[in-house]
Amino acid sequence: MKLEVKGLHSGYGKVTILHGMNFIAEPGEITCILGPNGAGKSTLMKTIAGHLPVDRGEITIDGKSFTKLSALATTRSGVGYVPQENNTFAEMTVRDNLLASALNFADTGARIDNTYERFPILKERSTQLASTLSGGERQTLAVANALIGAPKVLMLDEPTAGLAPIFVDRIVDWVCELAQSGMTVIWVVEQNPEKILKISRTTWMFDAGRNRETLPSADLLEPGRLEEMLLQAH
Ligand SMILES: Nc1ncnc2c1ncn2[C@@H]1O[C@H](COP(=O)(O)OP(=O)(O)OP(=O)(O)O)[C@@H](O)[C@H]1O
Repeated sequence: MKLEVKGLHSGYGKVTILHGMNFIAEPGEITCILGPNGAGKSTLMKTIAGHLPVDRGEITIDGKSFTKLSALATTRSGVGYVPQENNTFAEMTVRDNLLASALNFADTGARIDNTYERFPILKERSTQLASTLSGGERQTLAVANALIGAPKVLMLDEPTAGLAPIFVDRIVDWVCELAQSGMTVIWVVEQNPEKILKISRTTWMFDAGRNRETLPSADLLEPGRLEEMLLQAH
């Protein structure tokens, strides 16, 4: 599904953070989002996911308006979202986390079984509280929570921040597979940018709530280019 954002304004209460952002993500591709701290990357994700209201502009998926959808309706319509923080229920077990995410859908049991097949570590940890998981295991649970609804669009907000290389590689591999199967993947990049840029087609760069540049991700792999782009941002 093609996700398109046009002239998006949103923020927190009366504080406008996004000032007319545009963004496109195509199916079967990993689209990266890059920008300095405070650029509005997470705010864009939250607004697309229906966690923040749209003040102006529009969000469409395959031409259908998502501009006014609630977070629940957005999830039900095929958008999976892994927020940067608080992306699991800390005081619930792994299984209960998955149950909570699967409740919006029929065939809850089958969805959990599929998840365990895909992520055996979650089966091993199924009775453990999410707060007691390692960083990589918790992030695996967060991704699994988002995938349980078999989304058509998957939004990942810095999913590998602080993770050991082994977990980073695993997440990168899964996401690559998902994109190859036709999913629209959006990845907010901060750490390990090279690994993700290598498998991504297009990068959108934002700064201070506005579009700054859109370019082939491969261009950012040229020596010094990424640093130069980030340094130019204020
Ligand atoms: N809940 C909130 N209430 C008010 N302002 C907020 C809130 N969350 C974020 N902001 C502000 O919105 C702006 C954009 O923040 P956002 O988290 O979207 O940036 P980001 O590009 O994701 O940054 P980072 O790379 O640091 O995660 C910042 O100035 C931030 O202080």
